[in-house]
Amino acid sequence: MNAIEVSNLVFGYTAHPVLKGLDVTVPEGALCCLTGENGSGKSTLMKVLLGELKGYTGEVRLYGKPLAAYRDLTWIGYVPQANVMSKVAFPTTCREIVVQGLYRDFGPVKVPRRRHFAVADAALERMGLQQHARKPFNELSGGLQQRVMICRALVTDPKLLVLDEPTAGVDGHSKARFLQLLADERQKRHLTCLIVSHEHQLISSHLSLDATYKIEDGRIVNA
Ligand SMILES: Nc1ncnc2c1ncn2[C@@H]1O[C@H](COP(=O)(O)OP(=O)(O)OP(=O)(O)O)[C@@H](O)[C@H]1O
Repeated sequence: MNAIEVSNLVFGYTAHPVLKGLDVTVPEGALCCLTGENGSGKSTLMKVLLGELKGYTGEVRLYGKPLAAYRDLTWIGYVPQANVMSKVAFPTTCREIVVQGLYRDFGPVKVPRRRHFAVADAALERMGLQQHARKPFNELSGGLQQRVMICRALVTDPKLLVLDEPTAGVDGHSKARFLQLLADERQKRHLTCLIVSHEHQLISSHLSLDATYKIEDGRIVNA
C-alpha cells in the first residue's frame, strides 16, 4: 500500500500554478526526503498533504483513500521548522507544548485535563526528556526544542510523520542526535516519514533514505 500517492497535482495561490502536474508516491513505511530550491513548492506540497490547502486539481490519495474523503487527519504527525516554535514568547513549558498534540481530545471546552498531561509526561519520559518537562520551552536549546516537537507530533501515535526542515537552525551535534531519535522512533512505530529539507545530503549521511524527491518547475525530478 502507498501512504502517499499524488498524481497530476496542480495548485497555485494565484493564476500562476506553483505545482504543475506533480506526481509522487511514498510507499507505506518509507523514509523519504523532499528537497528543492527556495520557492519551488515544498511547503505548498506539504500543506496540500496536511489538508491545509484546498482548490487543487489532480489526485491526492493517502493510504488508498482520496484526501478529501478524510474527516480527520490526526493520524498525520507534523514537526514544524525549528525556528517557528523558538519564537514562542510566553513561558510555555515543554509538557504544555506536548499536550497540544492531544488538542482534538480536549472536549468542547478545549482544556487539557490531568489525563492529557499524564500522556504528555509519559511521552516526554519515553524520549528521555523528563527532566525538561516543566522547563519553559523557549529556554531550551534548538536541538532540545526539536526533540520536544517530535514528541508532540508522536503523542497521538501517528502513522505518517511530516517534518518541515527539522534540522535547520540547530547545531551539528543536535542535528545528528535529532536524526538518530527520528530513526529510533520510526523503527519502533513503523512510521512513514516525509522530511522536507534543504539538507538532504546531511540527512542521507545519517539515515538510510528510501527516496529523495526534488521539486523543480512544479514537478518532481530525480534528486
Ligand atoms: N500564501 C501564499 N500566497 C501566495 N503565494 C505564496 C503563498 N505561499 C507561498 N507562495 C508562493 O508559492 C511559491 C512556493 O512557495 P513554497 O513556500 O511552497 O516554497 P518552498 O519550496 O517551501 O520554499 P522555501 O524553501 O523557501 O521554504 C513561492 O513562489 C511563494 O512565494
